[in-house]
Amino acid sequence: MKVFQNNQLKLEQSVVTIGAFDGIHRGHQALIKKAKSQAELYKVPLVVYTFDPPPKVFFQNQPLLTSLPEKRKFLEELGVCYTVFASFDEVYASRCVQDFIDELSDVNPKEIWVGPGFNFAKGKSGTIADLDNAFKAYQHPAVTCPEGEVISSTRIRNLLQHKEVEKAYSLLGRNQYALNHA
Ligand SMILES: Cc1cc2nc3c(=O)[nH]c(=O)nc-3n(C[C@H](O)[C@H](O)[C@H](O)COP(=O)(O)O)c2cc1C
Ligand SMILES: Nc1ncnc2c1ncn2[C@@H]1O[C@H](COP(=O)(O)OP(=O)(O)OP(=O)(O)O)[C@@H](O)[C@H]1O
Repeated sequence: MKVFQNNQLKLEQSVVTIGAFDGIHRGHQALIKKAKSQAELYKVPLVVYTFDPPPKVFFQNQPLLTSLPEKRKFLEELGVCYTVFASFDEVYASRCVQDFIDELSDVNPKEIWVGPGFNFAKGKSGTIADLDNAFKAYQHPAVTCPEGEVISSTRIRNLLQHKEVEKAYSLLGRNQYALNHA
């Protein structure tokens, strides 16, 4: 897997998936695998576009689930070709919808895959519809746990905070968290 900062990667074609991806939990894994299968179908590289730190860690001081080296390792294991780690700070977060779309144009996405309710750009003003106007954007269905609740990084952070470690592992789909945060 090759790693870039934002505005560095240029590709003739790609399939792209975007998000904070803190934890690379079962929802993230399903989304990345779907994007990977589409990339294989078109015989183009898969690009994961993610943020360092995750916006909720930056804005809301939430605890980080996955360090940068762990995230890299998990993405590599999922067969990702390229990852963009955009340095997320006040300046980056003030970019407008069109700036972000212009940057994505550098990798010529055949398809963009995100999860339900994905948003981006200053004040979270960009929507899946904006991505779909510029490219072809698809929404992966929400992955839930067996009880029906949607899996999210926020939920896993809450479970860990309440020492519900086994449940957190089941939503993460692995227990490496224990090895790295013991
Ligand atoms: C250019 C850009 C600017 C953003 N600015 C903000 C912001 O001002 N406030 C905010 O809470 N999130 C901001 N975000 C984060 C997004 O709203 C969102 O959390 C991020 O794209 C990850 O999506 P996900 O949480 O569905 O993975 C920004 C994202 C991008 C790409
Ligand atoms: N349960 C899920 N099923 C399918 N897609 C998901 C799921 N959770 C997140 N995604 C998608 O994965 C990408 C990364 O999401 P993000 O990192 O915001 O996840 P999150 O778990 O909702 O995080 P947080 O709880 O911190 O907001 C986004 O495109 C998002 O829409």
